[in-house]
Parts: sequence; structure tokens; C-alpha cells
Amino acid sequence: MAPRVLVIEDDRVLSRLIKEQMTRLGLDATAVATWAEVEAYLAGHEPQLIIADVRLGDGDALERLPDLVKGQPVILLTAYGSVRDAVAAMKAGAYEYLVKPVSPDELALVTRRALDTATLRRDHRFCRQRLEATEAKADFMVGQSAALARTREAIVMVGPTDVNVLIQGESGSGKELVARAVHEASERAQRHFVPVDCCTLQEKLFESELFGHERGAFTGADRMKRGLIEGAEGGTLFLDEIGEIDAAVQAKLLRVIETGVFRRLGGTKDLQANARIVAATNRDLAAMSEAGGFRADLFYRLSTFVIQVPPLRERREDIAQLVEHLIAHHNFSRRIDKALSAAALRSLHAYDWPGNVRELKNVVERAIILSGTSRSIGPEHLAFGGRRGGDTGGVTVSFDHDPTLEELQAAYLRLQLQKQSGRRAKVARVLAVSERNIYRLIRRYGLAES
Ligand SMILES: Nc1ncnc2c1ncn2[C@@H]1O[C@H](COP(=O)(O)OP(=O)(O)OP(=O)(O)O)[C@@H](O)[C@H]1O
Repeated sequence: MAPRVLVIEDDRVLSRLIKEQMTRLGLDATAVATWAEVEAYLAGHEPQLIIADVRLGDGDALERLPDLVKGQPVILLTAYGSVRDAVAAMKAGAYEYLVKPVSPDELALVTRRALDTATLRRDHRFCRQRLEATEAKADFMVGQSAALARTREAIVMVGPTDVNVLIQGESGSGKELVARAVHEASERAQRHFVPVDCCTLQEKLFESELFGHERGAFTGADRMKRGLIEGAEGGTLFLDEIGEIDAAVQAKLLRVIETGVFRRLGGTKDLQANARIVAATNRDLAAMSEAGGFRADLFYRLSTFVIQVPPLRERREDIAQLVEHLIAHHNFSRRIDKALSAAALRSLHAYDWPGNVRELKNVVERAIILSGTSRSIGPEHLAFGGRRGGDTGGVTVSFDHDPTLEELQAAYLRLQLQKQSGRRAKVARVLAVSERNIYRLIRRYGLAES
């Protein structure tokens, strides 16, 4: 459908000319000559653009402009030499003003631009709304267990206070979900929640992601780039896997927290940060700081308030509800009328869930696929830790001594990296942990070349 344009002009000749030109531009134009007609038209239509003469016989467009511009862009036509009108028009929110006699080329150009801008604005608004809707959905924490209730209580308590929060919990237990909930419960909820993955192999890249960089800060930095910390202005900066940041970043972060000041990479200006810091880790940060692996002063600052996210095996009573939620919200199959058989629920209860809710999500998604057209999900559709039912074709890791847990983990990771030809995303799926966890482990065990 052609975009609608309303032309408000009481000079009959000019009105006809503009209308004809709009038609030539492929627009659906309607011309009116009085404000009474405008009101009647707007009661039944929503034009995408209005072109209006500043002064009509029965009223002044400038007075009505603030109301008019709410719906769509308005281009005003002003008399030659009336600078006062032009300034007032722009102040009142007109998209553009054109001085009579109107040049057809200029009118065509401004019309196109106004329509394009309006479309962009609309798209942007739409994207934002969708984003907010997804974020709100992500905040939906499923589970009625007493353990989760304690986590919820902590969120409600600390959310509005603006203090820094440290979220501790095993991988896949829902730390990011908790961080989002803290943000939502705060006065910063209207601003951005910016998640930052601290687990990266390239420290310099990470630093510039976080703090931004000035032009020329390093080879390839051909323009200034703002860091995520600036993106979180007025909102919340979520530092995931905080235990992984190196000493240089630890020092910079401490400075931000203590003084509210930071610098972009290669910069000399002190910039003000206003972001609430919520950090998460699945490591024992207190022990790390005692052992010297993490700055004690930073740990102290970050852990003003600590929220523990319980592992799934400590809240098995949530499993049934989580499975129901995961079936209802999965997005790769149209069949959402699946149900778990009692026997399948028993095996889910019996399992230990080292990968927590993320692992449960993987298991449920695989089960939805494996159960095909059958409505019921049975134990034969469940594949724990990548294995299904009675299928025992596993892996063997051998040692000439009794390995420590760490050695076992490193060897198994090396083996999986070989097996999956170094494809980390795939290894992450098999091990039922996040890809960033795989990065972290690769770095910890020095397997980067695998
Ligand atoms: N209580 C819950 N209700 C619904 N979904 C959940 C819940 N807890 C976790 N999830 C889902 O499980 C997955 C993993 O959660 P999340 O990413 O928050 O874990 P994490 O602890 O931050 O993991 P990592 O340590 O790997 O960063 C996500 O898809 C999340 O939506």
C-alpha cells in the first residue's frame, strides 16, 4: 500500500501541484484546505506524512504542531522571509520547513527523507519493544523450591539498593537470569542491561570491548569506539565469569568502582562511569583472592552483597516445572503438546545435573526431537551427558597414575577437542556447558593450540 500523505494548503493552485507531485512519487495524497477538514481526516486515517501551510484561514499550524508531530513527521510551508515562523516551526518539532515558492525537487527530496526517517524510527521502536519482551521473558525464573525462594528473596532485597552484587553458582545454574532479575528490580530497569563475557582469550580485545578505545590506540583502531561500560550508562553492567579477568583489567575495574572514573584504551581523558556492577562466577573467588589469583580489594568491592544460585541437584523438586517450561518455550519445533512420562521424570530426578538447568534444557530439547511424533517423552528419549538410553559407546581416558579431578577434566577436554576437530561450540554441547566455559577451560589447561 502506498504511504499516505496529507496536504494541508488553502492556496488551491499550490495544493493541486503538491498533490500531483506526491502522486508522481508513488504516494497516496489527500489535500484539504481547513483545520476542520484536517480533524475530520485524522479521525479516520493515519497518514505517514503531513505537509502543511503554516497559516490557514481558520487557524495556525504552529499552535497545532506539538500535537500533530506525535503521529508522523510534519513538513511546514512558510512564507518567504518569515524567519520567525521557521524557527518556531523547528522548535515545535516540525521535521523540516520549506520556504514558498516551493521547489519541486526540494519537496521530493525532503518528502523521501522524512518518510525514510519515520520508517527507521518505527523499526527502532519495534526492535526495542521486542528486545524488552524477550528480556522480560528471560527474567522469568521457573521453580518453587525453597532454595530458589531464598535466591528470589535476595534479589528483591538487593535489587533496589544500587550496591554491587556478586552472583555465585555452578555453570548453567541461572546466574545470568539472576543478574537480569537484579537489574529489573532496580531503579535502573528502564536503562540497559549490558552483559559482558569476561572469558576471552584475547585480553587486549576484551579491554577495548569493556572500556572502549581512542582512535589510533592500536593497529587497526581507525576510529574511536565507546566501551560497553558506556553502553551501560545509567544501567547495569553484568560481568560474567569475573574470575577470569587478568591483573591489568582488575586494576582498571577497581578504579572504576572506587572513583567512578575510567579511560578508553589509548585515552588520556578521565571519563565518568555510572553503571551498577553485577558480577558472576562459578569459581571460589574468596579462595582465589586469598591465594593471590584475584585482587583481594576488588573481591571485597564486588562482593558487597553475594547471591548464591543453587545447583539443580539441590532443587530437584523444580525439575518437573522446568521441563514443562522448556517444552512450552522451545523454538525449533511446532509440537508443544509433549508431556513427560512418569518414568522419564523419575530418571531426570535421579540424575546429578553437573551442567544444571542448561544441561536440562539440552536434554529436553534432544528428547523433543528424539520422541518424534509421539506425544509422550519416555526414558528412552533421554540422553544424559550426550549418551542415550542403553547406548554405551563412550570414551576412554587413561592414566598411568591416579589422576586428580583437574587432570581428568583436562584430559577429557583435550580428547573432546580432538574428537570434535577443535570445534568449541560442539564440545560445549557435548559437555553441556557454555561455550565461554570451554574457552575458560582451554585457557586454564593451556590447550589453546588443540
Ligand atoms: N530458574 C530458571 N528458570 C528458567 N530457565 C532457567 C532457570 N535457570 C536457568 N535457566 C536457563 O538455563 C540456561 C542457563 O542459564 P544461565 O545462562 O543464566 O546460567 P549461568 O549460570 O549464567 O551459566 P554460565 O556459568 O555458563 O555463564 C539459560 O537458557 C536460562 O534461561
